[in-house]
Amino acid sequence: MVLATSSEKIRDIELPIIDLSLERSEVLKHIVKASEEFGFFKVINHKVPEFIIKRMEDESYSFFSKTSLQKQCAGPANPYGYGCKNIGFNGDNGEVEYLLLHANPLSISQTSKTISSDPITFSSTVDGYVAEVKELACEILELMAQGLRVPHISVFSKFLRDLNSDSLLRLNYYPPLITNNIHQLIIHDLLEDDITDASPISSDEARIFSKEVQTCHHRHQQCKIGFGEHTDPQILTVLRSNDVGGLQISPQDGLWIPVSPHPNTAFSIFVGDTLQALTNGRFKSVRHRAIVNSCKTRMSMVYFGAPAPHARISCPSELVTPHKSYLYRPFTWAEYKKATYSRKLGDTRLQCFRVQSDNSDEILSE
Ligand SMILES: O=C(O)CCC(=O)C(=O)O
Ligand SMILES: [Fe+2]
Repeated sequence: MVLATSSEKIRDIELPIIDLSLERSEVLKHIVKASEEFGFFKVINHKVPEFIIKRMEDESYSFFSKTSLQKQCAGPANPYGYGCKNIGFNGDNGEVEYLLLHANPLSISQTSKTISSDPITFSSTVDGYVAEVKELACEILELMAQGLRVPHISVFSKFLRDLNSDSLLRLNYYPPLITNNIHQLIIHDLLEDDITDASPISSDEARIFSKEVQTCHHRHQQCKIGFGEHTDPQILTVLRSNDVGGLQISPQDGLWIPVSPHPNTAFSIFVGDTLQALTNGRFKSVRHRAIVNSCKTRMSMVYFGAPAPHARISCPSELVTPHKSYLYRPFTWAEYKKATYSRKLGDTRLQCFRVQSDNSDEILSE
């Protein structure tokens, strides 16, 4: 089981919430600032209808509430389908179950046959949800392009609109901590710490023991990793979760900021590695993770907007200046994906695509 380390700081910092119904010139300023500062923000007053979200959530809950055997029939998650605990191809684990789907309607309809007893309803629900969140992602990417004063506002969104776009939808399900398991973990921790011994204990010792039990309980609730730290490799991530907390972002090494699940009508937006490259490092791909920190089930629905495999990723010339030359060499999404899949979840990959530079001002923390 993966636990968060004790050397890190967790700080409640207010994260940007951007109201998309405000004046466009205001919205784009806020989006650029948040993407530069955090690589993360929430959006409210978006146009995604609540009933589309609710329908997707219901399908999701209904899948994850099946028996383990039934869910296994929809696996493995490679390339698309059900996965449990193992994330990616290189031994990463978390306390998570998930369904990985390609965002392409044809692929969705094929995968749906193993996921649902009513595959037509399942695939039309996923298609409807994907179409809406893709539109939201494109709108945000166009605001970003305009905010960065790039003349063609579709310079980033065109990658998601490409018919061969490699975008994905991942449904993550973090089961609640089960009391028996916690108890075993606590006893295990206490025994490891040599707090117990075989002789009868005094009332003072009993009090200390009880306090230790509470502390351990708290520690396990706080620190059990559902989805280990990583950056998303794609362009833009649009995440919707239920009202249970657990998501954290890390805008700098060792500092973690919890993302509150409120307002619960919001979507969380993450800059991905490819957008960092497309903006010549102006926007930061944000490290994040999900902690299982509640007795309640957490669920997230995550759309990853990605380019087509052969799309060439190179930042627009407007974002290159005499003081900031090209930071990354051009690459294709297929190349980047291969680099991602050959590494561990938490590894940084973008630095392998950096152009060597003598200018130390340009060194970014990746
Ligand atoms: O479930 C979450 O809140 C985070 C999931 C995540 O980061 C991912 O699926 O890439
Ligand atoms: Fe992620």
